[in-house]
Amino acid sequence: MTAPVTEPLDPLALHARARDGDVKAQIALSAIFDREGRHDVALGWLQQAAAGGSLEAETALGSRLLVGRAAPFAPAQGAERIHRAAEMGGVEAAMRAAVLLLRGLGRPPSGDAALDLLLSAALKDNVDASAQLAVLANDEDLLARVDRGAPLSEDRLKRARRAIDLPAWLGPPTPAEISETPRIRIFSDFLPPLACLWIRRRADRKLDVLRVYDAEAGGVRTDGIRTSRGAGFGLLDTDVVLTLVAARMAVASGLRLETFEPANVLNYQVGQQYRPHYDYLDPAAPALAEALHRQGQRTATFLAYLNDGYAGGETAFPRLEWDFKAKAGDALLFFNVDLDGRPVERSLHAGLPPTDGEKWVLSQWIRDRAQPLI
Ligand SMILES: O=C(O)CCC(=O)C(=O)O
Ligand SMILES: [Fe+2]
Repeated sequence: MTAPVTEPLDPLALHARARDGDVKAQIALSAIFDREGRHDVALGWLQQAAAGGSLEAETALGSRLLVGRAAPFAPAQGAERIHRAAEMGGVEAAMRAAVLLLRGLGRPPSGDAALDLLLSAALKDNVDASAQLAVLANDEDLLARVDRGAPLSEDRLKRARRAIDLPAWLGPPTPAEISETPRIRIFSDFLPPLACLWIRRRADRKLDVLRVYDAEAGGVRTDGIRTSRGAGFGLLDTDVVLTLVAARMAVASGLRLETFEPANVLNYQVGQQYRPHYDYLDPAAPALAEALHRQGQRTATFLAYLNDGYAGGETAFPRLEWDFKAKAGDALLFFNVDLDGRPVERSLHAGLPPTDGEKWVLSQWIRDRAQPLI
């Protein structure tokens, strides 16, 4: 056993302990180098700590390599390290590995194995894991217990795990066809109420201003066209619930999960809106050529509506003279391009401003090719 390191600590002493193989000191030193922007040195110490048996370091290292965040982009190695740490009993690693399993990264895809890992984390008192089990089982009573900090018996958590109906989550929902040009489909009751609540909660903590592509200057920028706030969920921010929702969208749309961008949760307060726009990247705009070449076209948009109780806030298609006012849990899928991949101008749409209350929506943009892991 090594003594815990409490900062501030003399850097020289810390360094000496790290060199002696003290993994806690190695992790602390790694954090210091990260703060100084010396990520390569930080990574070296993290690597040593991982080699010394720290599951925390193995998980952190794996996560960084997975998406190339302050580290080389080495997704296969990153995924392998996360899976290994999970198999050795790491709780953080189990939560990450569960997401990877749902996406078939580093191991063959398995929803059941993912849920078993979530259960293992819950059984080790991980509150987030217990809450997600409750959400996926649509078990309000269990979620209330988790929220109160009430004790959770092993039996109660195992029951929730068994109650999760994976075939229902991943079975194809029935669409209602709205339009052929563009192709538009509605899925009523696409998400259960607790999933809607969970996604709103997760996003609430990290809402920020949103950006749009700049068709003149290239890159992205903030713009009055989009005044709602939002939160993005990359591979390191997402969780089992959000990933299962994405998997359900993949089944419903017939489009591959690898082609999904990181999901965005949008929040519109009274008066906030997303003015009429296209989700496709205009192939005629030279400033977008590079983004189009690198990441491909935005083929489709999948919106899942997360709450009721607001006035206004429809998703409007002005060229179709059609507005969609959803109930909580409903979803809308529309294609921004035709079957040959050509932009469809009739897909012009807007998120109208709520006139009373706030609107929450999960917005999933889908491309025509696999997306980089970010
Ligand atoms: O909020 C809405 O109804 C529309 C959102 C939207 O257009 C988008 O996310 O691309
Ligand atoms: Fe849009």
